[in-house]
Amino acid sequence: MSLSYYLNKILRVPGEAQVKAPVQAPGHVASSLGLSSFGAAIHLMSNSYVGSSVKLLLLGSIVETGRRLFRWLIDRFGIQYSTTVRFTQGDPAYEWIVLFLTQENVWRRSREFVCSARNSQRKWAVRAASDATIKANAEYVPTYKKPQLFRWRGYWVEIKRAGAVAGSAPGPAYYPGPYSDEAGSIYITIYTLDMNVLSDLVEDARLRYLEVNRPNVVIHLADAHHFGAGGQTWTTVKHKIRRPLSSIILPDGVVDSIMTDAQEFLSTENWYIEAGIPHRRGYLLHGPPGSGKTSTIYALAGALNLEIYSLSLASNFVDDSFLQRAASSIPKHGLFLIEDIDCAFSAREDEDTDDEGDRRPPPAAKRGRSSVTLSGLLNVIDGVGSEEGKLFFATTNYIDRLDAALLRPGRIDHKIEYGLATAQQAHALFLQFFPAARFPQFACAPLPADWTTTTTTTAGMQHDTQKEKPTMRIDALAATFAAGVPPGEFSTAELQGFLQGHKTRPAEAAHGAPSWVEVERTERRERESRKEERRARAALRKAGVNGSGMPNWMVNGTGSAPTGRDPTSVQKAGVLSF
Ligand SMILES: Nc1ncnc2c1ncn2[C@@H]1O[C@H](COP(=O)(O)OP(=O)(O)OP(=O)(O)O)[C@@H](O)[C@H]1O
Repeated sequence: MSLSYYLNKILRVPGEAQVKAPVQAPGHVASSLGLSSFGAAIHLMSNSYVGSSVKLLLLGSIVETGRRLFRWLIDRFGIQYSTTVRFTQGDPAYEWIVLFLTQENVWRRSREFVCSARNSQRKWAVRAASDATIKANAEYVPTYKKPQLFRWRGYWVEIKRAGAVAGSAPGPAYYPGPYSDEAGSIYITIYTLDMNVLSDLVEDARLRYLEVNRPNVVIHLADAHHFGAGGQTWTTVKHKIRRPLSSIILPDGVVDSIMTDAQEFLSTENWYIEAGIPHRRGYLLHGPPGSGKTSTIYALAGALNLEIYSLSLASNFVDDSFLQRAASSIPKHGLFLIEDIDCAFSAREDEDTDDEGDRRPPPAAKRGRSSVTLSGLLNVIDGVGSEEGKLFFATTNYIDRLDAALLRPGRIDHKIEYGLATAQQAHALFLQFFPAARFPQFACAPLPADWTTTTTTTAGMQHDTQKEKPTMRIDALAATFAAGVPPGEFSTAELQGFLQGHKTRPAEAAHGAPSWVEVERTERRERESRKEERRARAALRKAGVNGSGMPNWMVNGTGSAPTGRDPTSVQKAGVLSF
C-alpha cells in the first residue's frame, strides 16, 4: 500500500471522504478503529526520515485531540456543575454584588486597573497606597478584563464583567468577550449544582450592603449620561450621611405627622390588601425654594430605612416610557421621589409668573421642558406595572399649576405646605448652628469686662469662639436673631447661608441680622428693577419697536406696520407715547 493511503488513514477527519482500502474480513473491525493504520504507521516510523515526520504528525494529532477532549470536558463540567447569574448595572442587586466583590478583595488578583481621581460615584475602586493622604486622591478601578476565580465559603466562584467599568467614563467595553454588547453587567459563576448557594451568596451580598450603608441614605438617580446602556434607568447611586429628623426645622408637628403617616402605611400592608386598596401612599411637598422639602424627604428616608429613587421631570430625557420603566424597576418599599412635578404640565407653562415680588424660580416647565404627559404621569402614580408598597413623594414650587386629577386622594394623599421662615424657625435654626454645648462661654453670660480669651477645641476642631466676647446667653442671642429677621420674607436656606458666614461668632450673627436683611432687600430691589427692564424690552421687541422709540418698520424697514391691531398696545408696554 502507498504512503498516502496510510497518512490518509491516520489523519482522517470524521465525515471526510476516505480513500478506499480493500476490506479484509475479519480484520474489518480493527481496520475501522484505525488499529491496522496504527500498526502500519509504527512500521513506517522505523524508516528513519519518513518515520520521524509521521511521529511528529502523530504527536500533533494526539495533542490536539487531547486539547479538544479537555475543552469538551470543561464545557460539559461548566454546564452541568455551575450556575451563572448576571447582575445588571442600574439594578439594586448590582450594588450589592459590587460591594461584595470589593469586600472579598477579588481585585487583588487583578493586574489591570483604570486610575482616576477619587469621586463619590466610584464603586470598584481600590485605594492602594500606604500613605493615607495619597489614598484620598486617586483610585484604581480593576477592569476585570479577564475572568477571575476566588473562593467563597469553600466554593469556587468566577467573576467576569461586560461593558465599561462602573464609575469610569463611558467608552469601549473593557471586557470585549461574548458579552461585550451588554454594557455594565457582572457575571458570577458558582461551581456547584446547588442553587441555594447562589441565593446565599446574593443574600450575603445584600446584608453586607445594608450593613455598610446603615449610616447613609442611599439615593438612586436617573442619569441621562448613562441612559441607553441596556435600558437601565437608575444608573447613579449616591450615599448621603443620614440626617436626623430633628435637624429639619418646621412648624411644630409637621415632620412628626409625615413620619407617623408613613410608618403606619408601611406597617398596614395587609389592611390595604383586605380592603382592596392599592398599597401606596402619595405625598406632595410644596412651597418656595430652600424651605426644606427635599431635606425632609431625605431625613424621612433615613429614619424609615428606605432607599430613595429620585428623578426630576425637568430633565429633558425623561418621557412617559422612561418614567414608566423607572417606576416599575423600583423595588418594594423604595421611596419614589419626583422633583419639580409641575414640569409635566406644559398646558399652562407660558403664563407669565414673573409678578413683582414673586421670588420663586421660573416654573420647572420653563427651565427644562419635560416630555412627560399628564396621563403618563398619572399612569405611573397609579402604579401601572409597578410594585406596590411604595411611598411616592413629589415636590413643587407651584402647586397652583398642578392638575386636579393629580391632586386627588389615592394619588396625592397628603399635601404639606412649606413656607418662608417664621420667627420660630429662625430661632431654632440659630440654636442648631450655635448649640450651647459648643459655646459654653455663653452659658453664663454676660461676663465681667475683664474677661480674657482662651482657645479650646471641641471634637478635634479648633474654635475661635472665645474671640467673641459673650455678652448674652445663646438663647438670648437666638431671640435677638429671630427678632432681627422679618418673618415670612426669607427662606430657611437663605438664613442658613447667612449663619454659615458666622459659624464661630454667634453674637455677630445675632446682632448683624438687621443689616444683612437691609442688604438683601436692596439686592432684591435691584434684581426686580433689572427684571422689570428686561420685561419692558421684551414687550417692546414683541411690539416691533426698537431702542430709539420708533417702530422697527419706520426706522429700518424691518417688520411691518401694525395693521388692524390695537394702537394702544405699544403704549401698554409702558415705554412709548405717540
Ligand atoms: N426647614 C428647614 N430645616 C432645616 N434646614 C433647611 C430647611 N429648609 C432649608 N434648609 C436647608 O436649606 C438647604 C436647601 O433645602 P432643600 O433643598 O431641602 O429645600 P427645597 O425646599 O427642597 O428647595 P427646592 O424647592 O429649591 O428644591 C439645605 O441645605 C437645608 O439644610
